[in-house]
Amino acid sequence: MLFAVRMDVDIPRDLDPAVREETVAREKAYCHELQRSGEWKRIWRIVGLYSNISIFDVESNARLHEILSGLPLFPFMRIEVSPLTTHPSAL
Ligand SMILES: O=C(O)C[C@H]1C=CC(=O)O1
Repeated sequence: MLFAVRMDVDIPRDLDPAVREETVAREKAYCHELQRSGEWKRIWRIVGLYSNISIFDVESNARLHEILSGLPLFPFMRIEVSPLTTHPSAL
């Protein structure tokens, strides 16, 4: 099942810088692991924002929820999920 996911990150300015650095590093490692497994297929930065648009290919809604809620930055994100299907005009 394919999903487009937009993540907007808003880390509080008063978060301890060491906690921020450690959380962002864990987020990157988590993202890399899921890209290697094939579930996190693509990620793009939205120009000018601390936001991304990603494509996930997962077995179920429950699996996507598990992945998203496990993001180290999850407490600091707004997430929008769009389920995808083949467009009738796609070649
Ligand atoms: O930077 C972001 O867009 C937030 C998050 C998503 C993957 C990652 O490494 O960080």
